[in-house]
Amino acid sequence: METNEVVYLAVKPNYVTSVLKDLSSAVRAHTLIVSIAAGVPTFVIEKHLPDEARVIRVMPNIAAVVQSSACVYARGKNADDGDCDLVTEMLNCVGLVEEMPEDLMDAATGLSGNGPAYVRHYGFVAIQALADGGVKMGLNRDKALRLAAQTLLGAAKMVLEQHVHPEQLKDEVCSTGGTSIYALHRLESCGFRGALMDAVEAGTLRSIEMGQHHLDNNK
Ligand SMILES: NC(=O)C1=CN([C@@H]2O[C@H](COP(=O)(O)OP(=O)(O)OC[C@H]3O[C@@H](n4cnc5c(N)ncnc54)[C@H](OP(=O)(O)O)[C@@H]3O)[C@@H](O)[C@H]2O)C=CC1
Ligand SMILES: O=C(O)[C@@H]1CCC=N1
Repeated sequence: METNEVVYLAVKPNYVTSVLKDLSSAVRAHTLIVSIAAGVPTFVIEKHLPDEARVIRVMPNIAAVVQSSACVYARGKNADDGDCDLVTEMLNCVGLVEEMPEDLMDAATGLSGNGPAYVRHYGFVAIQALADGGVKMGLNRDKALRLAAQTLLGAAKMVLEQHVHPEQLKDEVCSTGGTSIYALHRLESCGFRGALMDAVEAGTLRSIEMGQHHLDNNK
């Protein structure tokens, strides 16, 4: 079916139900609803709309503002390939986009949706902390910040564009007995990897919990 009307649902998840109640009477078969609300399953959105409503649930991330978002989406029961193409085209303008089954949306939320916040605590703070390390070791602040940000960007680009496995990248950087392996040893001792894994797990579980809350309230 041709879509000629797209409604973006971008309110906080706890407002979704009440907004849908107001919106429902305006939704037609040609209306595509695109929701970015975290933890709100398509099923819940569809429940508040006319039967024929076409719904796509997106989990973008904030790097859309610099055209570097990592977006995933899942289609609702009536959304067709044309709807998905439209959403893909739209999201492609702000970064990478992939369709996935709805039951994986929580995991994607825990990883890429929330990721920039870890990046705030890790990437933005990782950037910040790397820069602080540079400052401690004698670089000036501006230079250290630029080097730190470019370093993360470069590593991400190598993974995405050259399909270099992070393990290979790590091995290539770590010369035998060299500086990187000493630094890496310190990161491992601090539980850096485990902390990031814990963060993704906690974000995913919270997204599932939010979805469950919506299901319970919409029984
Ligand atoms: N922040 C992020 O990185 C990400 C957020 N999301 C999702 O995006 C959604 C928005 O989050 P976020 O941008 O952080 O939140 P914000 O609070 O920044 O934005 C919410 C927006 O909803 C508007 N709003 C509130 N009530 C209504 C209403 N009744 N009708 C119309 N608009 C309304 C607000 O307008 P006003 O300010 O005028 O009240 C505001 O512009 C959430 O569902 C979140 O889960 C998804 C992925 C990443
Ligand atoms: O914290 C949140 O709920 C939103 C959803 C994904 C990222 N931020």
